[in-house]
Amino acid sequence: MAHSTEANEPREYHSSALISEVNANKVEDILRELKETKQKLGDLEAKFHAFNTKNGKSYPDVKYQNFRSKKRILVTGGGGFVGSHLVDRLMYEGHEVTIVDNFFTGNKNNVEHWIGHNNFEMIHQDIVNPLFIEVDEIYHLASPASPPHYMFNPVKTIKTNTIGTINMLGLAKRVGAKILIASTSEVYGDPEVHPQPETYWGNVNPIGPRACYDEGKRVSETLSYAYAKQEKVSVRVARIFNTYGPRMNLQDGRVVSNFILQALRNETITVYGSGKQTRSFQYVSDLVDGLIALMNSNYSLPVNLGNPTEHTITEFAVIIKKLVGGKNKIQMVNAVEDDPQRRRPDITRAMTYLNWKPKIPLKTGLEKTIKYFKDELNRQNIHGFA
Ligand SMILES: O=c1ccn([C@@H]2O[C@H](COP(=O)(O)OP(=O)(O)O[C@H]3OC[C@@H](O)[C@H](O)[C@H]3O)[C@@H](O)[C@H]2O)c(=O)[nH]1
Repeated sequence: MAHSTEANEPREYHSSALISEVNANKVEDILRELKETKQKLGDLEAKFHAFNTKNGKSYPDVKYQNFRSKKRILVTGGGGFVGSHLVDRLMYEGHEVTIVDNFFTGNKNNVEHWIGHNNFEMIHQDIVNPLFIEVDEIYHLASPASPPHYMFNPVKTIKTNTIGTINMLGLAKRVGAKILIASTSEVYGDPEVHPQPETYWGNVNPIGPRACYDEGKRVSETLSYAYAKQEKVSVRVARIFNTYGPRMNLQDGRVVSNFILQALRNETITVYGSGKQTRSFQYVSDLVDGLIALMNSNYSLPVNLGNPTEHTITEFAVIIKKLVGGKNKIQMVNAVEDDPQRRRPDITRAMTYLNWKPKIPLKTGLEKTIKYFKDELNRQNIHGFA
């Protein structure tokens, strides 16, 4: 069929006008949808911001977890040095975290950045008294951990690690929660096997000055496996080796805080005994990784969590002195009773079953810790505490 140009023109014009009208409508639709999506996004952002901001206080960003993946987690001793770092990690992950602490050695400052957050709750209570709440997981960290602190009130240390642990295991049993018990390298006492694997039964003086803690933790472990066997409680046991990092109490009395404070204040660095005794120090973020990996694993026997890099205490004094840059004297003073002479974790179990090993080298960790201590000293000087 022949078409004249005149006849085609208006039809072509007509159809192209139609197409552009349809396109214009489509564009309009898309623009409207875009506007609506932007509005929805804005609303969501505002909600998210409101979630992380309350009463003018803004909080670190936390991940979103839906009701299926969000866990209710109890951290006993959550105001302490290790506990508060663990709380941070669990909060960032978007879980609901409740801490219980009597604040004997813990400090509210360690968790103040979460106070008022919808996912965070703080209970001021001694776990020697039973606690009735609903939780999915319990990290049981409450106990003084520094030798001068745990020796200060040995009966209280024993009560915390026996009655307190029974209360937490009882809670786990009642609500069907998984529970991780913070045990210690001190269960090996003054070890005759080196490095220490979890299969080593230890060399502990049951009536010595450290017994309140090392025997306390041994009973804690025994209780855990009794509840696991008899009551089918799902238990995890972490044997924690020497740990250091920011938020250690300045008055903690352990070697890391003592040496850093002495170095910063230009005082004599006091090495107890010969200084030939050894320790292996892990940075707190490595420990937190290990605790979470252990909780999430299916492994229920005790697991050592520590950094196997071993130093004598004298070497350690020299390392800290150099990093702080002071000209301090290092002096040997009286040895402490029953001081373990050699300590280094065998971490084969943690590597095999948790795929965990420490990442932070001593120098990096110490630099962060020294900075924290410097800032704390300045803060305390400003406020007139020092
Ligand atoms: O000022 C000091 C403090 C401590 N020390 C020595 O440094 C070594 C380490 O002492 P710390 O007090 O830091 O810690 P300890 O290794 O004795 O105990 C620790 O073990 C592991 C954890 O479970 C506990 O946190 C804690 O009990 C000891 O040999 C101690 O005698 C000093 O030489 N000078």
